Amino acid sequence: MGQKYTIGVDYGTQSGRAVLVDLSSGHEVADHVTPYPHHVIDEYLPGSGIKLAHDWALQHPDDYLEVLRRSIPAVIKESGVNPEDVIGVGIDFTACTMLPVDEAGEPLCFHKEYVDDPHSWVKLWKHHAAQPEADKINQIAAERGEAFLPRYGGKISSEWMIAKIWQILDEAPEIYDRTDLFLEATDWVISQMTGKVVRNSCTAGYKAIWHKQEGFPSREYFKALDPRLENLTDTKLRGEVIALGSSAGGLTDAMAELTGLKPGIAVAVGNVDAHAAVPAVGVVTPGKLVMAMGTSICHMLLGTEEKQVEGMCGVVEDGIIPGLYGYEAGQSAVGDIFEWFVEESLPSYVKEQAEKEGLGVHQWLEREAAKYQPGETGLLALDWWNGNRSVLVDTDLTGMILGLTLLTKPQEVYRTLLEATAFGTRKIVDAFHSNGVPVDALYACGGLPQKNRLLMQIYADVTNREIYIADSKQTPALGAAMFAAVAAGAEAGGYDSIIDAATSMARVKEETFKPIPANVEIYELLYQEYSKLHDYFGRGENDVMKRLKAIKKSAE
Ligand SMILES: Nc1ncnc2c1ncn2[C@@H]1O[C@H](COP(=O)(O)OP(=O)(O)O)[C@@H](O)[C@H]1O
Ligand SMILES: O=C(CO)[C@@H](O)[C@@H](O)COP(=O)(O)O
Repeated sequence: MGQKYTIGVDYGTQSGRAVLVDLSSGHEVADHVTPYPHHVIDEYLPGSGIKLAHDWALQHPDDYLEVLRRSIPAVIKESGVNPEDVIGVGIDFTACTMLPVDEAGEPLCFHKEYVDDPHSWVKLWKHHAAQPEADKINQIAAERGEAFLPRYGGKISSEWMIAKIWQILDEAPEIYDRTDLFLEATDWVISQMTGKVVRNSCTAGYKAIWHKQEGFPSREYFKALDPRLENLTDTKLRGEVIALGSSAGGLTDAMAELTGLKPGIAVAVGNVDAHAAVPAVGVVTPGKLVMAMGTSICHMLLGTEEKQVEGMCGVVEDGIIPGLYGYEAGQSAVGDIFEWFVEESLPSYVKEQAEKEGLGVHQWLEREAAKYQPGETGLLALDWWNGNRSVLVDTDLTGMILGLTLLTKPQEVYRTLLEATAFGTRKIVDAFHSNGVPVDALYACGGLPQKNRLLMQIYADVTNREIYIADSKQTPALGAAMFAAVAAGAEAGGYDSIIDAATSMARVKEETFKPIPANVEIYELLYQEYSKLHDYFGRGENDVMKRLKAIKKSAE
């Protein structure tokens, strides 16, 4: 049959990238990144310049199509592969990144009359302005003893679909009324590629409270939230929910022309970035926690049973790998915290020094921070710069650094921030491990493991577990390409199952990060201190963070 290929497109927070993959080996033959022309929209709405409120984060839907227009032709050209041999295409996306569309599937922000209303735009996963709605969703679910709540670690996040929809209804009822469907961006892009709307089981399960056996929560529950939401799931959330690895349809002629691909090739149903990464590092069995480490971290784990774990984002049957329960947890900011430190609070002499030595600022800070032993800085931080996703599930929580003195150096603070995010991950590892979902080893992918060795050693020491690193430049995109191969099927030159695809196509590096016993011991002590701060500020004993936020909001 000759060599066959698929293309995976990974939609991240700031850019989208396409990877053309050889199906026999998983080799990434060519890749291309398209930065989103409109970036993350979190201050002013494009065009009108309307100021967005605190905690908002939007995107422009055309930026997603721009990725297809630019990156797919670029990888075909760079690879020199004949488009006839590309048998499928798949995508993965940040989530819950959602948008309202009309009957024709057109985003409402493309309508002249709605373009100046921020609620007509795409709400990015890290849009955190629906916390009041999320609080009510949780309170009412708890009061009614809703069975779905434990499946989401006891709390539904403000990042997810129902809270975001309810915020639209509360603040822009005319947009809510005009909306024909609320879609995950991943499903919207797939609908643009195939000409029909299908929902994927992964985002439906993790982000929209859909269950394989039980479907959505009851109409009575939605009515108890707000009578106007009673029919939401039959109307604006309607649609067929399709399992991962299925084909969502064939590529339309128009999309084929736009991308240079062959019309009719299999388009895999949409997927989430972190979830797509799991088979791409070869993880198809329980016990291995996959961390997609970038601006945030998503923690993914497989299990054979549905267990209740405090503060996890969710457990979904077939949510990552068919036949297993997929668990997800996460930290809303990791790389973003390091970026904040470098961009917003670093003394200029560090930048000058790094430049003089021909190093990037992160590299300079990493080198200097590595000169300290665990505990030597005397500092400890809570990593809640963008709230706490797991295990506290509260976007109102904020960061803190304890132990600063007049002698504290920037590299010490940098090291402390790396450590704080490792402690956040340790909380998640402990939550799973102590609730019957074992975590024996860690697997890391995403941008951070390639960029910062100190960070990875700290994670190994803090969690006392060996870390395997993805041997792929674009792991989620490789995963998306693998799902595309499954959607295309073995007969077309793809695979029958994602497990078969993983066996042939997934890779990790030979070198791993192993815990260093002396460091493990000291970090254990620091972790106990971290846990005390975590519980004191995070579990309501002292809600000063919430009070400060309320004062800030009223002062704005
Ligand atoms: N050397 C470094 N050490 C630690 N963090 C870094 C380094 N270089 C970049 N970062 C952070 O990595 C994040 C980007 O990660 P990446 O995986 O490339 O992106 P994304 O999460 O959007 O897919 C940014 O938040 C940036 O601050
Ligand atoms: O929340 C999820 C997945 O559930 C992610 O899409 C979100 O954290 C964004 O991930 P990135 O940090 O942009 O890779």
